[in-house]
Amino acid sequence: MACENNLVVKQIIDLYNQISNLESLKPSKNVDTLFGQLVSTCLPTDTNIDVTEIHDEKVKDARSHLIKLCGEAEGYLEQHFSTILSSFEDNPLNHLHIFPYYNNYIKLGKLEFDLLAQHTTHVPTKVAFIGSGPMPLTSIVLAKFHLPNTTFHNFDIDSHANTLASNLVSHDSDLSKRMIFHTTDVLNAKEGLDQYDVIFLAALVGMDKESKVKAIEHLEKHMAPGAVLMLRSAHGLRAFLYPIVDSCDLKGFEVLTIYHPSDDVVNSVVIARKLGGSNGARGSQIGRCVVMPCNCSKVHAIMNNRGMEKNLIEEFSAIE
Ligand SMILES: C[S@@+](CC[C@H](N)C(=O)[O-])C[C@H]1O[C@@H](n2cnc3c(N)ncnc32)[C@H](O)[C@@H]1O
Repeated sequence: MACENNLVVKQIIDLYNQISNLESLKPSKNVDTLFGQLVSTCLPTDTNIDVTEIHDEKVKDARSHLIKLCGEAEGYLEQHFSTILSSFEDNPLNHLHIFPYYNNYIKLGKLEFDLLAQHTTHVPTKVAFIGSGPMPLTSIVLAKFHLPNTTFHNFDIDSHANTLASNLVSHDSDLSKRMIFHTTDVLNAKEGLDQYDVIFLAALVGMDKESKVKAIEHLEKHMAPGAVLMLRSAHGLRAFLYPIVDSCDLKGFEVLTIYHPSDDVVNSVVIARKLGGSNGARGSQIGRCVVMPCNCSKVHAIMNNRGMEKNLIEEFSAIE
């Protein structure tokens, strides 16, 4: 049955129609309910829905608009809670649990740290997060729980987001020293990008394929050879919420792993290494994606720590 006729896809489009008619996407009971329903409708991973197989133009247009609406709502949600947290008398970082998706970031941060540890031999000293937002939770979670000696440079196009974010960490004796904020569009960030061992690109930077690839190409141009790029992607129904990053979007990189969680961590994680480094990634392939996804990836279904569910992890072996 064509994907667009799938009952769940129809439910998603129905929710999209309600969301796109909202006056505002700022947090409210109605907005929270609709986005809560949307996320839980898109969460199941036991479907064979592949959004790239959807040919109905209306559904394709609805998906690309829905991704943008989700990004806008996520920004408002972060602004809302960052403002509340900064009003606390004591250290706002003691109250992060009031953010509805804080636990998702705890799990996502652990997943990204574990994948990073699998593919790097040394602890990164300097990490950049592109698209950090008013609630730079990825940097905070990694800095607090996984990388206690690493400095995080947070980049956001929105100066208000950076003002809120720096207020959030300013009361923390440790993170106020290790979290630095830069206001710029990623495409204007040039010098200095080669000083980071790891660069994260937020899911919401580049909301469509063209702008995502533009951001990746920019980073490829300015990153140090051998440096690691961590991206967020989406798989199955979750691709109605976030853009997909394919390994072939990563020209000039060696794609190391694409990990599709099956629990409530919504984003898939893509980890890649810029070619030309001393760690084996062949410089001769610069300008091409060293591995192609199709026939060279071995897909391991691994049991996660809750037993029956399976996560999909795609390990790539370079084409000989
Ligand atoms: C809402 S945050 C989500 C990231 C989340 N806080 C985290 O820690 O993983 C995404 C941010 O990306 C920023 N952004 C979008 N496009 C960008 C661009 N081209 N350059 C820099 N930042 C961008 C937005 O302003 C927004 O604040």
